[in-house]
Amino acid sequence: MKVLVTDPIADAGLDRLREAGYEVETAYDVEGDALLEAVSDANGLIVRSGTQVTAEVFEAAPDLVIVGRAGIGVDNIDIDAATQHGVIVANAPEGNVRAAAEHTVAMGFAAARSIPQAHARLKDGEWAKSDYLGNEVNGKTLGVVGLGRVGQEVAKKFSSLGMDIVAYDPYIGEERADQLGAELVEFDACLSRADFLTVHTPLTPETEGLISTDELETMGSGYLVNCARGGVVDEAALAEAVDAGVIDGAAVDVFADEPVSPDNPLLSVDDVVVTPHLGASTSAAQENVAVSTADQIVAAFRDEPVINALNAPSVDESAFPRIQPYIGLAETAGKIAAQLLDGRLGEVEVTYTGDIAGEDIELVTASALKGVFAPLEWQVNAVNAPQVAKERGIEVVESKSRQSDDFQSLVTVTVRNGDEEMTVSGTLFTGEDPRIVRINGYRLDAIPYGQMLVARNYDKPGVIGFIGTVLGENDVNIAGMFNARRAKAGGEALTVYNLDDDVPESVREKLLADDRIIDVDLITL
Ligand SMILES: NC(=O)c1ccc[n+]([C@@H]2O[C@H](COP(=O)([O-])OP(=O)(O)OC[C@H]3O[C@@H](n4cnc5c(N)ncnc54)[C@H](O)[C@@H]3O)[C@@H](O)[C@H]2O)c1
Ligand SMILES: O=C(O)[C@H](O)COP(=O)(O)O
Repeated sequence: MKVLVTDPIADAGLDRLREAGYEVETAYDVEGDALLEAVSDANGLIVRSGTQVTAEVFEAAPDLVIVGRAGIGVDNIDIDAATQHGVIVANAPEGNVRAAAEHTVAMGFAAARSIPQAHARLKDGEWAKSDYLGNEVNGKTLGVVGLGRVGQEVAKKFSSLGMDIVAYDPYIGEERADQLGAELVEFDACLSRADFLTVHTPLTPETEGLISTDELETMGSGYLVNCARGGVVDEAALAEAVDAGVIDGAAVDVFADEPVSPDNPLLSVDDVVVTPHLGASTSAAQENVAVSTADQIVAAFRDEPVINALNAPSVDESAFPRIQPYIGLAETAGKIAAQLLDGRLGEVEVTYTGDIAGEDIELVTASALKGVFAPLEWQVNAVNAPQVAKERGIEVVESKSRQSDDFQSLVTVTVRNGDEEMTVSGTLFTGEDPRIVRINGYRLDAIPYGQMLVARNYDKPGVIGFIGTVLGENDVNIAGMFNARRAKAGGEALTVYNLDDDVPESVREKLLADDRIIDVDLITL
């Protein structure tokens, strides 16, 4: 497996990947065709904010399994395109929170005390003491827009410096805000009450341009700090507001286009302090996010849960060992059901009975769908299976019942084409050996692997012998078989054969020509 790394990350992350036995290629600052070329044989891609991971990148990377973002913001990654291509996107949401919060505090002070401006003049030999009269934070109000991980950490730090906290975040509970001593208020109140306003939302269509001319006028005075994402604050409007004295100053770490162009209006306003996206740039933060991202790449390559996946069914790490064996079982049941169904697939139902019904089974259902779609040769995995179903108009139903009469846990996949349905149930013997125990009401004990033949026939003497003879005459060796019948002798029966060899179509036709045989399906697992 090969991992391409296109933005600099800490050596600890690269070492972790190499220790796991993967090839690591670093190609910092590649873009355009060079990026498409570099990613063409990669199985993993690690980026920070410097690489635009567009739909084109996914098209150019047929073997890509995961994109790891060594940091928080994923606005540079086309997650919808990733999902379409079945690629996991995972970030490292914890590792740089403290670094970002500390930088925000530093930027607030830098703006309020004009530290960079005074520093530059002193370095030029000028003692400009009387030009600077700053503002304290003690006793003032901090307005936080976006009270998530970084916003909360910033609120705590400024609160300990004597500030009152008001916050605007429509998605956070009153209780959490109370714990932080923050007053949740409406957006306009947050703007107008803040002496310092700090922004900590992601960049989304909803937050793009959230703070512009009108909002800066509502602030009326004070300082604005943006260490979240460029684009959330309109840069031209902010430059104009500071220049015109609508607000006292600003501190900006992030820009709509990075690296920032020399004619960006914020660079020419003296009371705007700027840094080149340094919020996460501490050695501790970089080590944290690099190792966390490498761990997620390793997990994805080993088919283990990727805990910070943003577009794949999530599963709790502690619950994973309990559901892991059912992932393969559900996929197998899905594959068998789909191969036994004739006609166009219209609906898939996955039913969980017994202990498994008490687990978080999102990933198991996605695996069942992957199995159902596998014979159709769509490029499907557990990441994109639910979306593929939606796009193709295939209804997916999931149901659970803790009560089970026969088995400790049973996973049943039913596929329907309108008139017809096919139901396949599987369980795990001794917690790990997969068995198919029901096919459309027939009770079985079939071991699912390799090539299988499923015959429906009238339960008459000699039928099984006939099937065995035809297969034997054509050099198809039977490795195992299980026969089941519905009710009494003479009715319909179903036999599942495990085979060592492929069955040519001519052999299937020979079997079907016998009027004791109703149907013959060949299954490949
Ligand atoms: N400058 C840096 O180097 C640096 C470092 C770390 C994080 N960041 C950025 O900081 C931002 C916040 O990161 P985080 O880890 O706290 O994210 P988070 O997801 O934990 O928090 C974001 C918060 O914003 C809120 N939010 C979303 N839309 C909103 C809206 N329209 N109005 C108000 N609130 C809204 C969410 O409810 C959430 O509570 C991200 O954009 C991230 O990329 C920058
Ligand atoms: O979203 C983030 O994690 C920060 O903005 C850091 O970005 P960077 O990894 O490009 O420094």
